[in-house]
Order: sequence, then C-alpha cells, then structure tokens
Amino acid sequence: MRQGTRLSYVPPSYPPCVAPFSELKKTMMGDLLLETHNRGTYMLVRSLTPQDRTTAVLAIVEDEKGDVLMLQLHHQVDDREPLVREGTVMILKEPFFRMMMDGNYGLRVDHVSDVVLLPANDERIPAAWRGKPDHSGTALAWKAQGNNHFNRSEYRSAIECYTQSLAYPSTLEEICTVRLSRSVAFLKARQYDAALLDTELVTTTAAAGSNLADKARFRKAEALYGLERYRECCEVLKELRLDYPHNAPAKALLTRGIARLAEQTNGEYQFKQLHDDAAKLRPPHLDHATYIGPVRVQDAGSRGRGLFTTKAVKAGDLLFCEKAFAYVFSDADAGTREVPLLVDPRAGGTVGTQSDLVNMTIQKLHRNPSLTPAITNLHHGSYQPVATTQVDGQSIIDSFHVRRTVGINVFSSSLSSLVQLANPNGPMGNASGIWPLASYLNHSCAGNAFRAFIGDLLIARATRDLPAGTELTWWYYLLDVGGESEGEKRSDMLRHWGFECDCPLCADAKRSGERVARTRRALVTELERGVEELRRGVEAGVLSTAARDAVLRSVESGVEALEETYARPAEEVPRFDVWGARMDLVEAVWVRRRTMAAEQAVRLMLRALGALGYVIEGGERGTVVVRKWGVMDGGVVGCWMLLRDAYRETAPELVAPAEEYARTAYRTLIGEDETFVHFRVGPATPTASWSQSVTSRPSPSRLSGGSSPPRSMPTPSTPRPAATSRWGKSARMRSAQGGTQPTTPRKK
Ligand SMILES: C[S@@+](CC[C@H](N)C(=O)[O-])C[C@H]1O[C@@H](n2cnc3c(N)ncnc32)[C@H](O)[C@@H]1O
Repeated sequence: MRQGTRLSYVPPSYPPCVAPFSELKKTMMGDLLLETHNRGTYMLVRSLTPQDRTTAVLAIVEDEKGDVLMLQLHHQVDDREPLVREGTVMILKEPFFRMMMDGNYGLRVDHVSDVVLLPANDERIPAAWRGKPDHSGTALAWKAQGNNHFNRSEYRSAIECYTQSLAYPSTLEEICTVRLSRSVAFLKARQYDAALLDTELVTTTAAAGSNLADKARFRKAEALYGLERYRECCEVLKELRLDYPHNAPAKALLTRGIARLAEQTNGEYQFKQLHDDAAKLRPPHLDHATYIGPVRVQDAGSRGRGLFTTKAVKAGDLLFCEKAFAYVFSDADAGTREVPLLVDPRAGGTVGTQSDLVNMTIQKLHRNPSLTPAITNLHHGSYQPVATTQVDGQSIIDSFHVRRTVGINVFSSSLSSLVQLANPNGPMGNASGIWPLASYLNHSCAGNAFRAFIGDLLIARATRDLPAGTELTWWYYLLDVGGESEGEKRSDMLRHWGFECDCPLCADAKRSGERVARTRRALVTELERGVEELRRGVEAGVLSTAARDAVLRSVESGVEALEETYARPAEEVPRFDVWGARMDLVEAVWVRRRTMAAEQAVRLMLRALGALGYVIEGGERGTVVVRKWGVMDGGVVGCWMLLRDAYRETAPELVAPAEEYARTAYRTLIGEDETFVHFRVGPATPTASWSQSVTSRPSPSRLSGGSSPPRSMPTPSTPRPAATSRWGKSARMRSAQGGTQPTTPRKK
C-alpha cells in the first residue's frame, strides 16, 4: 500500500436506528453482544481522549461503569472544530459492538443520526459526569459563551450555546438577537435550512423596521442563496435595498443573486470567469447556479427513468449546466496527502475522493434535510433504505443508502475539460462529484450527449441534432472500442451498473462475434505498424516518393479491409478504429510534414469523419454541410481544424464553415466556446496531444488515489489522456470520460 493511505473497512450494510429515544433502553458495555447492532438499546458514553482522525473520528470512551472501548464515528467531515473533545458525552443509539481491524473490540457508528452529542447541562448526563453545577446559567451568559465560540470559529459550540440561551426567559429583543446570532453560526456551518428558519422567526417577530428585522432579512437572503433559491434571495434583497439603498453587503449579494438567476433561468454563464476562478480556487467550488434547459426526467422503459429533450435541439446546444451537489477535489501533485482507501470486502472498494464524497454528501443532507430528495430519489440499485425520515425531530440519513447511491451515480472529472486540453500531460487533479440531474442520463456507447467540466460545474450539450422527446444518453464507461477488450470487458464494466448495454456498438460486437473482433485487432496492429513506418520515414525524410506511396497504399488497403469487417453502415455502428487509422495517416504524412496533397488529406479526413457516422454533403469544393453529426470523439475538433487548414489550399470558400463546425465540436467537448479563439492546431501543436486531451481518456487502471485496487474494484478513473500518442489508439482507448463510477461489481 502506498505511504499515507488511510485504510478502513465497510461493514455489511445495516439500517440506522429509527426508534424514538423514549423507546430505547439504557445498556452498558459489559452487556453488549459482539458483532451485533444492539437493537432497542442506547448507551451513554464519555470521551476520555480528544478525537483522533483517520477515515473516522476516533476516541476512547467509557460508560457509566468505567468500562472503556474505542469508538469510531464514520461519515464525519473535517470541520475546524473537533467533533469530540475530552469529556464530550454522547448517546450511542443501538450501539454496534464489533472487532476492529486491529483485533481489539470497539464501537462503530456508521449513521450520523445514531450518535447524539449532549450539551453540558443535558439532564441525561449522570451527575458523576457533570462538572460543578453552573449557577450562572442565564440567557445572557449563554449568549456571551456562544459569541466566544463564534469568534473562535467554533460554530457547532456556538450554536449549542445560543440554543441554551434560548431556553432561558428573556426579552423579545434578546431572543431575536440570539436567534440572529445563531442564524449566522448556522450559515457558517452550512446549515442553511436552520439558518432560514431562525431568520424567518426574527423577521416575523422583531418589530418591523427594527435593526434586527433588517439584519435578519439580509441573513435570510444569504440562507436562500446557500439553498440555491436565487429568485427568493433576490426578492428579499430588492426589498431590503429599497429601505437601505447604500447598504454595500446587500448590494454585493444582490449582484451575485442576479447573476445566478440569469444562469438559472437562461443558461447565461461567464465561462471565462469560471475558468479563472477554477484556476485559483482550491477546491474549485465555483459560484454558479444550475440551469435546466430543454430536458426533463421521464420513464425510459427497461432503463428505468431517463432524461429526454422537451424540444428539438441542435448539435452543440446546451442541455443543462449543473452545480455539483457534492464535489471533492484533490490536487494531483499533492502526493504526500493521505489517501483514504475504503475496502468493502463484499463489493469492491473505493479510493481517494470518492469516499470523501460519500461523507460530504451525508453531511450536507444531515445539515440540510430539505435537500434529501435530490439524493434519495436517485437510482440506488436493489438497496432498500429505511422508510422513516425523521425521529425525535432529527432527520435520518442512511449512510449505506447514500454510499450505494453515490457508487452508482458518481462522476469523476478533472479540474476542467479545458485544462486537460491545454496540458494533457500535466497534473490536473482528481475530482469526483454528484450531479443529480446528470445522474438521470442512461448509458450508451454511442451517446447523443456529452459532458464537460469547469470545476464543480457540469455542462451537458447535445452532440447531434435531436428532435423533441429524444432520450439523452452518454457513456459511463467505454473500453477499447474495437480493441482487445472490446465487448467482454466493456459489458463487464457496465455490469457494475446492473445492465447489459444494447447500444448499436454492443449489439454489433455481439452479432459479429470474437472471430471478427480478432480480425479487427490483427488489422489494427498491422495498420499501426504501417503508419509508424510511414511516420518515421517521413520524419527522417528517408522515404522516396515511390516508397512512401507504396506504404500509403498498403495502409489504405488495410483500412479498407478493416471497413469491410463491418456489416452495418457507420451511421448506425460507428467505426472508431477506422476513424483512428485514417486520422493517424493524416497526422503522419500531412500534419507534421506536408508530404501529401491537401486534396488527399481532405478526402482522408472526410472519410475519417464518415467512420464516426458523419453524413457530410459536399466537403471537397463549393459546400460542406453536415447533414448528420457522428458520435463525439475528442479528435473531432482537431479534424475540423485540419480540414479548415487544408481548405485554405484547396477550397477557401469552405474555411469558414469548417471552422464553425470545429467551434461547435469544441463547445460540446469543452462545454463553452468563449475560449475557442485560443485553440491552435498544427505541426507546432502535436495533433495527438489535443486529440487525446479533449477526449480525456483515462487508463482504466488509473485511480484517483493513485493506488492499484484489486481487479474487481472499479473506482473513479482520473480522466487522463491515454499513454499512447496515436490517433487510432487514442480513439479506441476512450474509456470513462469522468464516467459514472461503481463501487461494487454488481450494482443492482
Ligand atoms: C445513473 S443511473 C441512470 C438513471 C436511472 N435509469 C434511473 O432510473 O434513475 C444508472 C442506472 O440506470 C440503468 N441504466 C443506465 N443505462 C442503461 C442501459 N443502457 N440499459 C439498461 N439500463 C440502464 C441501470 O439500472 C443503471 O444502474
């Protein structure tokens, strides 16, 4: 295992406690049954140590009889304030007593609602554990303590003290003051639901027009912003601004709110600004809204639910832009950082960002119960979550449900699709995130939609013209189309999501069988050798024209032979290997050294696009019109740019349309075209670098954490270019472009 890995095991799933506290019976460590969730009981424990942090929060705790055990609290995030301090008293509901990895016995809590941290004056704390009786308990004293904690950024403790303060008799003005302070602490702790509630109570109870009511209106706007309810946020602020036209914070927040609203309603984004922010911010959690364009979730028959167009769209059109519900980023060059490795002996495991993502998702739901349906409505295979959503006023989050949901719906990504384009071999970081709307797209190896990323923003565009009512699909995982692992491996990976892909590519692979696959593999190997020979000869300038033409002819006939292995037209079954071989040829003899006539290069490229299913009218002179877009591949942008360059020599009237097609493909692959003007292609920019970078094909074995998992554990792949510098290879090597990643070999 690599140095700095934090290892932990996932136990078999078990439901959270849903019994009200009043129905639980107190138990002691000595009465616990081993490897058992001691149902119907609770235990009071006190921490003897400050917390330690591994994949869980660890502390040594005692019970009222003085027995001692190690406690592991899972699914917590690293807040500035420790969760457990020496002396913290907790209730553990239905305690799970088990043997830990180190062979010692311990207590394990997987559901955040199964542990209740008790405030110091909670009457359930036994007298022996209480400090000296505090006779100074007044609303004001608790408020002052709350303020002290707040000033030290200890928001959980501040909230607790303000809550205590509210339990004492006080004036209406004092109550409003404390509620307002508590709302700010809630905002800091990202508990927007609770912040909203407090601010609403103040705005309705404080004297209208009072300073408190006005401050509460501003905090309310902040809470609404945090909940991404931008319209309401702007309404509150507009009213506030009528009374306080010169209030700078209200003005600044309104400006941001209006920008978010424009994004949310019209899909108007400042993409360049987002790129700039992504370059600076770590993690790249950007300030932007979700835009839902002409799409809706509806029944997709045997595929469950799917996402469908609500009106006709054109290739490159924006379908939706989504802000991640939860997003974890780790810098690729932060090699010394401890990597969490979570091992689930039954289902495979996850490394790195994905296990942090599960924790982050759980914590966000725990802190904002109103957001729960966004996650719990997502596909979670055959997992049966508990039906109870609240007990004793506290929301119930089933961690295993969230883990399963994240496992099925997570996407991996890099800092941005543009960063990959610009620097395909540089460090780009690993990220994984949950984008709930994007999770409704089903898989197809020849999809009609494409996703790009800028930090935590996912941008989905159509890859071809689509009528209203079309189901949108993209690939989750695509392995070596036409290559060694075709068919078998691909369906193996997809089986993790619990289905067999029946897209045209998979259907064709099944239909044509292993013999044809073998023939294709042999032809591709032969072609690679031929193109390599040509490339070397051309580079070294040692090939005579006759020798070059001879190799060219033999490569060409190899490509023809490859074409002949396909029974269905390319429009129906795209031929990535043919596309790759033809573009390899263009690169070898035309891009680097112009040793081929531009007319011939044009013809080769048009045929290469044809192999991806493009139907192009004209293309040599006069007109070039894409009648039908083929499947999207990273090299398509470059191909159109090379066509543009070739047209400068052969058909100047086609330069502009070719560039426009390049722009459309760029927009689809990178998510925006504001940066298209900086895109360069040609001998100075090796074709392979951008062709691969745009497609961002990772090697399936690369993991976000950098460790090698057992073979049976598909985990988030880092979208990196394939190790090859060849078009053909790169075309075939396209796999999970930040694909939806499973954590278990059997998803359903
Ligand atoms: C990320 S979810 C997609 C949305 C899902 N269909 C739903 O109802 O929420 C992935 C799951 O959708 C189903 N699915 C996706 N693509 C499919 C396909 N091509 N054929 C059959 N089922 C598919 C599988 O059950 C898979 O585990």
